[in-house]
Amino acid sequence: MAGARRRPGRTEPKAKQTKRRAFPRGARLKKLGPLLRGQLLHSLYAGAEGTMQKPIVVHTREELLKELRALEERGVSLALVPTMGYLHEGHLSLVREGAARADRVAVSIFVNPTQFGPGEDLDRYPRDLSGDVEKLDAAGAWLVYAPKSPREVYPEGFQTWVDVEGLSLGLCGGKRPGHFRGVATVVCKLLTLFRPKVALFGQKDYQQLAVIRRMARDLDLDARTEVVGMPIVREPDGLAMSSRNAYLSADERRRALSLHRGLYAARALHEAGERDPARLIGAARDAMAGDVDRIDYVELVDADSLETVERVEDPVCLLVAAFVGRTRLIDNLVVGR
Ligand SMILES: Nc1ncnc2c1ncn2[C@@H]1O[C@H](COP(=O)(O)OP(=O)(O)OP(=O)(O)O)[C@@H](O)[C@H]1O
Ligand SMILES: CC(C)(CO)[C@@H](O)C(=O)[O-]
Ligand code: BAL
Repeated sequence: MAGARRRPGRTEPKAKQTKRRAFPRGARLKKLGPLLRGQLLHSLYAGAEGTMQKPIVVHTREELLKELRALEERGVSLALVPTMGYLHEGHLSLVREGAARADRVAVSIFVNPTQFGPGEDLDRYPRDLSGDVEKLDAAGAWLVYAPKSPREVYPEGFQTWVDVEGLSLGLCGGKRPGHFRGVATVVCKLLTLFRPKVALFGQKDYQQLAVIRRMARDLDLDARTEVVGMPIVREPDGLAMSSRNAYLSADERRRALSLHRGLYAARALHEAGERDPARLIGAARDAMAGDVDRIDYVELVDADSLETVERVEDPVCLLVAAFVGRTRLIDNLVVGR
């Protein structure tokens, strides 16, 4: 789903260039990996200013709008990476791609209460704002928007919600009623506030990405913002990176790998010619049995519409959600694309 890469940023008119923008844009930068390029660009423009520039951290809508207006006046383009914080390489891959597609990258860090159901992990969700800002500094982010309380995002009297109807019904939406209403609402607010050129999301949250794409199309947010999906970043052994991995004990961490094993067992069967969804799902379930404590779902759906399929013909996505101990993990794999 990730689109084609392009040169980092576009050139601003000379008169409008700020010191912060004064880094070379040679085509050779393109040949560096995204990690090196992010770090190089960051240290170059920091060096040009004589000091190491940390990302600007703002907590309120007013502070944010002030920074955004200043940026807009200078014609500087923006990439937005919405997150719930406790950042890892998955998040940072989105930041680096954002830096390759726009002049500046902003990251929102907000544990959004409206997407958590009763009894879920809202209260214990891991948080580490200062650690996150350090990581974003190294990745070359320009600004961090970290509302201090839900009231900042949902002011007194709030009563407007975004519901993406069909796509939100099954999979995680079925197991977490109201989850995607919370996600779509907060992402709609973020896209409206930031008005970025691109907004980047991970394919680890495959259904979320589909819901956000649909919302952007339906509400014309895509007239201004391109929604970009990015590949899943995994640990060396294959476990999908997730902030919730921090909950896992050593034994749970070992057992959590069975989600990845399940997906790849199904893919191996597909490669051997199997086209019956029930058998592919069965292979994934068998590979997870004994290691996960509860399977929430294993489903095989059309990779674009997310509708269930009778037989695997076009590209499909196999999605799993399972509890290891008290931790609910998700993962997925696109097959046949
Ligand atoms: N392993 C990953 N690879 C690529 N993108 C990721 C990965 N993990 C998260 N993202 C993306 O980062 C963005 C912010 O996600 P979020 O802050 O919820 O992180 P998370 O690790 O998915 O957390 P959680 O454990 O709550 O699921 C989302 O677009 C998400 O899809
Ligand atoms: C997109 C998001 C930041 C909305 O709160 C969240 O669902 C997430 O981190 O994936
Ligand atoms: N990355 C998805 C956020 C959530 O599970 O609420």
